[in-house]
Amino acid sequence: IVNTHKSWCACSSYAAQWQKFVGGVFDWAAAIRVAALDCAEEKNHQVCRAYDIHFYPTFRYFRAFTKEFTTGENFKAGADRELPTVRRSMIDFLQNHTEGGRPPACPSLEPVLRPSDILSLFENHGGHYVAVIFESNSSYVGREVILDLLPYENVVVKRALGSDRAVLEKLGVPSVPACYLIYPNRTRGFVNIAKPLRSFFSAYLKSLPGVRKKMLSSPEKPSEEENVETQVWREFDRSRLYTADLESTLHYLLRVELAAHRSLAGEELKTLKDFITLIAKLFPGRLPVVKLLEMLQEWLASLPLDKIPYNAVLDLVNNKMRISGIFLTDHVKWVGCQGSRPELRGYPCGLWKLFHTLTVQAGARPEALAGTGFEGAPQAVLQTLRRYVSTFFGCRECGKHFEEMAQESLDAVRTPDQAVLWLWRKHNVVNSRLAGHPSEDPRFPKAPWPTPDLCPACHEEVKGLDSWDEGQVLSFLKQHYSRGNLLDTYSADLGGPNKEGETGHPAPQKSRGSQHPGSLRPPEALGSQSRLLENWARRLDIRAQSPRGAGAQVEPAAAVPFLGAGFSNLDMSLCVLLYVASSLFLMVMYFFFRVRSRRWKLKHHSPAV
Ligand SMILES: Cc1cc2nc3c(=O)[nH]c(=O)nc-3n(C[C@H](O)[C@H](O)[C@H](O)COP(=O)(O)OP(=O)(O)OC[C@H]3O[C@@H](n4cnc5c(N)ncnc54)[C@H](O)[C@@H]3O)c2cc1C
Repeated sequence: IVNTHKSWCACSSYAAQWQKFVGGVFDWAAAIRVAALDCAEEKNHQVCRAYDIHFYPTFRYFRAFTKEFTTGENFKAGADRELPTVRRSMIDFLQNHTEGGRPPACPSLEPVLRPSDILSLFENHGGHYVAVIFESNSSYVGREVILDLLPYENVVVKRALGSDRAVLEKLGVPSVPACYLIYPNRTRGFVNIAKPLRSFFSAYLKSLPGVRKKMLSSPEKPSEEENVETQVWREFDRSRLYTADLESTLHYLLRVELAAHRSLAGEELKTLKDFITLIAKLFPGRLPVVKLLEMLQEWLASLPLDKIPYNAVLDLVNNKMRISGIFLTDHVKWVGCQGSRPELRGYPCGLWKLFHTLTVQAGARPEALAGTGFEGAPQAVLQTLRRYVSTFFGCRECGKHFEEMAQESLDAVRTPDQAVLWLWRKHNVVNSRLAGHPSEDPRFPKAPWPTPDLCPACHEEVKGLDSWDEGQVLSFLKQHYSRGNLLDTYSADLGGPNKEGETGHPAPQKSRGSQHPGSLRPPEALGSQSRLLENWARRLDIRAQSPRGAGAQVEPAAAVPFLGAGFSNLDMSLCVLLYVASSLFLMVMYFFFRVRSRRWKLKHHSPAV
């Protein structure tokens, strides 16, 4: 099985090659099956997480007859993996199977070594063709042709090493690789093929009279129609920024991209903490989302642990503790980041928008970063984004390119304005690189941005050449990525009175971790890690009642107004308990004294006295 990534970015061009590649090994299915899984698709998230897939493309191999759960063997995975190399790795993998574990339909891929064995192949009594591919030791052609002819009948393919010159001369084989064919009527001879390539050998053998495909059930191809999502186009204004895009990005980032990691420790955890601090302080969106981010940041900052299970973060993001007034949509709804096809744009577009928003906000509201350690450090935002991209961004190739750009020039950034412009410039470098690339959405061609229609003042001509007025670009970016340019149209309903166009109403509580149909995690997965969260929430509950505590930001669950004070459910339960206990105590005392006084009366009014 191979896990890859066919959605956005550079990997989409890889996906096109991948389709070709799969077509090229489809006939090998009886020996080795290939499957592709798009880990950018939310519906595949559970599987990708279980198999620990963080980057794309990732290649995993699973041995035949494996009964125990395994995450497979990583075969030199990497984004720059050449597909012919993958094909060879598949062959090596097949050859490395122990004899007992080899799939029964997989023929021997070992070469016939001894000249006597080669000659014995000519005693062909089977009434079928026998093709012998002579090749060098390092060649894969013979093995590829053997596998290509696997589903064909009336032909058997063997490979032999062409190191024995005497045998080759005897058979009239001039060079290797070459094909020597024994016909069903026992005549035999060297086959003159135009080019000594796998495709030529395979095509020739498949075209021999009487050679035809066996009537086997081949692996089912998923119906294209089943996979087509009906998409409704959302009209939008390119000059505006949409809350729905930013929130969808946060949802995907927190519940899908980061959730691919079972636990986080060391540098990864530090990167997560810094990144969450940035978005908690600078995200300009709706209040319930900001509250959720602030709570997450506070929780991460308060953790004494140097390793955390990511499920604990998810519990908080899913508001498992039912803390009121926090909310983050649990599905993506792209607006300004819509693609003309589902696999185009979306998350990487949203991530760019989020990054630009953060650099602009850091310049516009420097006081927001006070006390975070980022204050007065103009590179801090970019450095944190850089670490996020190289540590967590699923597109490994993008991470590599971004890192190269950062190494080149990020150190020269000295002010928040320069940080805004640096990211703009680098994004345009990526745009130019990707122009005409398969990942380009024809409806949104890659071009230097902002285009003249968006910002006429940004463009000028110097000595007949197009150039930027960077002062104007900076003003444009500051306006475009400002809070004031955010539109809530199409944003997820917060469940309260909030309607399109309004900002920031707390949502009613809802346990999404356990009940929501769109929840990414089954309820049973909310296990021991929730203790981390409970402890913290208990602290939060206590602090929420102190006038200066977290209550300023987060309300404890289901607070009940009573005599003008906010009592939590816990407070009310304790009151009832105390009330019942004191009533019982009073009743016991009453009966005790009553019995005692009766006894006393009996004693003192006895007729004997
Ligand atoms: C950090 C990062 C690095 C990436 N590196 C690669 C890579 O190396 N190879 C690859 O194939 N894909 C890469 N991608 C993905 C790629 O850049 C696009 O995001 C993807 O192809 C979707 O393109 P898009 O048309 O939605 O526009 P995007 O390029 O995603 O832009 C999103 C929106 O940002 C605005 N915008 C465009 N340009 C600028 C600018 N210069 N400054 C400010 N705002 C702008 C526009 O409103 C645009 O619609 C990367 C993505 C990210 C987040």
